[in-house]
Amino acid sequence: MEKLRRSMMFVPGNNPGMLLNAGIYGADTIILDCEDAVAITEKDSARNLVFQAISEINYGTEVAVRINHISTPFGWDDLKRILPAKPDLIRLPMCQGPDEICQIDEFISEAEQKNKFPSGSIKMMAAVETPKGLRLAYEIASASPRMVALAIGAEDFIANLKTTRSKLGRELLAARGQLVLAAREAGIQCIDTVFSDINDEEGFKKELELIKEMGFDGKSVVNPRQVSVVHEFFAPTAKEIDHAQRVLAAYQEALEKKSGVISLNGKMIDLPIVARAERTLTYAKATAGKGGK
Ligand SMILES: CC(C)(COP(=O)(O)OP(=O)(O)OC[C@H]1O[C@@H](n2cnc3c(N)ncnc32)[C@H](O)[C@@H]1OP(=O)(O)O)[C@@H](O)C(=O)NCCC(=O)NCCSC(=O)C[C@@](O)(CC(=O)O)C(=O)O
Ligand SMILES: [Mg+2]
Repeated sequence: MEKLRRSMMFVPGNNPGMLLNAGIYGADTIILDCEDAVAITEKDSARNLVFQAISEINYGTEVAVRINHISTPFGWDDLKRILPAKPDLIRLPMCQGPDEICQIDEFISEAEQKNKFPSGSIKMMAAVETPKGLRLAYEIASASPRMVALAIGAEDFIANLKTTRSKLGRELLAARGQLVLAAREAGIQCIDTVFSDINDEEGFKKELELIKEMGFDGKSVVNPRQVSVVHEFFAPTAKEIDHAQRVLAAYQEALEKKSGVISLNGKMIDLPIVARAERTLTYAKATAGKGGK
């Protein structure tokens, strides 16, 4: 089973209190942010705080750093300062194409060598937040073996579309669908964007229902209260687990009888359904007891 990334929680890199406690909420990944959660005047101190946090705190979970884009005056400095602390994952925002991934990949390789870290141990993911990034999503996803996920950054994406974000999310349907397809083609995970209204639990759940149906592996979140809600949604229900067990039992029985046709309660079961049932049970096992605080 691949690494669970149901919830990826942003933590502002310039907030010492939040950095200190970020590990206690049960997020699958915490993203220490040097980009948009940090004002321009705070970039240097955030970078230093993030370095210190990774070096000194045992978060007990995957630690990512969202750097500033490498075309800004901050991106390369973020990497130079932070890589020696050995984050698990670098998240690149506003990714515009595979060249950026290759450049950062090379830079990380040099840092791994210099610091005697195992080669390939620092992973990468990229957020697609522009129409160009979306058009090149598959190329971005497959530009480096370090790439473990694509993400969509809706606030920036929608600003680039020149529209506004709605509760139903119709404006994002095409982009979300294309991003999942690109990630699946490249064989990596796909993470949905943040839901900024932390007090609108009903709206948040509706969005979770949609993204789970669309095939996303997880969601970026901005607040600890959102973590357990995400985990609840991504956990298979008792009904789904029961159905998966019945499918596998029917499949086993058919194999023993050397029967080519399998059915369960009058419904034909074919191999993709068997594969889905296996995935449900593997996922149920992997998520059991990992609900978040
Ligand atoms: C929203 C709010 C201010 C609310 O604060 P409040 O204090 O009212 O919240 P409460 O619930 O009362 O907090 C209860 C306790 O949890 C602590 N606590 C809260 N949040 C915590 C946290 N994140 N990490 C650790 N600790 C946390 C808090 O300190 C308190 O601790 P304590 O006092 O000890 O009880 C706060 O959450 C927050 O700052 N969020 C992060 C915002 C952020 O990072 N934005 C940038 C990323 S998006 C982006 O860039 C767009 C994007 O790029 C996205 C894409 O690419 O996907 C695109 O384009 O779409
Ligand atoms: Mg953004």
